Amino acid sequence: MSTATVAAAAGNYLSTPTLDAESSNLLQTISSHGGYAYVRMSTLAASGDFRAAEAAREMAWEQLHSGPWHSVLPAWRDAYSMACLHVAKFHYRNGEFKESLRVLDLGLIMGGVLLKKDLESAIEIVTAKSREKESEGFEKGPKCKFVEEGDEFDKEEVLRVLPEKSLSSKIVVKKSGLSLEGFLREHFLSGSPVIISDCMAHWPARTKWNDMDYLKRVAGDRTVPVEVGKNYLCQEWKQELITFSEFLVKIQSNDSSSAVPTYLAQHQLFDQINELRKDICIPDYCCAGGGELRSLNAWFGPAGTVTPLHHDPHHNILAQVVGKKYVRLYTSSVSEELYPYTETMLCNSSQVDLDNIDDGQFPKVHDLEFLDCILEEGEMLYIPPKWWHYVRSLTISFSVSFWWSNSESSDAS
Ligand SMILES: O=C(O)CCC(=O)C(=O)O
Ligand SMILES: [Fe+2]
Repeated sequence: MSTATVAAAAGNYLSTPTLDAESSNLLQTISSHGGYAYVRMSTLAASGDFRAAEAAREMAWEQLHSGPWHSVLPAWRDAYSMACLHVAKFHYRNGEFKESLRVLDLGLIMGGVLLKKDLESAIEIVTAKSREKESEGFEKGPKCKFVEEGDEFDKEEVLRVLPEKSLSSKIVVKKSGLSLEGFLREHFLSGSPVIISDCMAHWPARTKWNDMDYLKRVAGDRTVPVEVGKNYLCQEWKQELITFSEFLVKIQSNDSSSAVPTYLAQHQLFDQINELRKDICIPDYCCAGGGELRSLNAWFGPAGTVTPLHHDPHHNILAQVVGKKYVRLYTSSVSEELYPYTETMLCNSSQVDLDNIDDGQFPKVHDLEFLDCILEEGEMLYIPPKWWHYVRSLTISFSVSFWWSNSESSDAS
């Protein structure tokens, strides 16, 4: 969008005739679901009163949290998005751009698909205005890098934080300049993991994402979901919504010896922040098997984040953009010896805590063969579907995962 278009659209957003048309469409959609509450809520949101719009947003928010996520009626998600658009409009008009962005992001993250485009264009407009305001007093400081080149590791030191037996047996094979045909024949079809080096040098992200100022500039005021706690299988684990700037401060002040890392994990950040999407490229390998991309996820956090042993149904290219990670892989044929949880929600996760294996409870794990590696900056790891993986970050780390499935795959969700 050119500056002029943004300015024109901003004018539109200020008077919002389009938004009200959208509201009445939505009102119809919602009414067709028959609920009086929806109708009342939508009327509230569309009224010209800030408090009414906030009340509508709260009403929809309560509905979103009234039971398991999959049982929430889609109309409530759309209603939530609509209320967010209205609330954000008031903040925008008051020049409260950050607050406006926060509300719009909540609409994107928690809301439905019906008004996604409206939320995105509103975000573009508010961002442009907010930057205009900020650039008035903006002075560029020295580049602040997360991970310095040549930050070499002491292997002994690394081994101290890794699970027992790490880096002592089979290391994942590493190939540079792997052709698509070679990937297909030697890895995709046989289901065998590989590290592909030298294939991300052209990604703008490789230089940009190690720069704290850049991330702050393009995403600082955006709200993102983060995980707080040892890992998602622990009791004290929770999710929070914070701004990217707040998250960057946490990452930088994180002392990896402290037990509670904050992790922006498995979030579809590139659907949310278009400028970051432009910094990455979809690897050609992801079209292997005539497949379809299922999701692109960001994994960004300090040293010491752990994703416990689990498997996913899709092919996966895990691309390491900033920093290093330790990855351990077990083939799918040893699933039983890894003691998966029996509850449906967790059945792709192992009950075994590799950082502290209870040999009495899980006697079969100790002797299982595995592959492992340190995934270095600029490398991609292919993880075949159903392979178990455990991942621990060794530095501040930013990775992107590309999940795809064969077109005929039955378990593609
Ligand atoms: O990087 C991580 O922490 C986990 C990545 C992962 O589980 C995945 O890409 O499927
Ligand atoms: Fe995974």
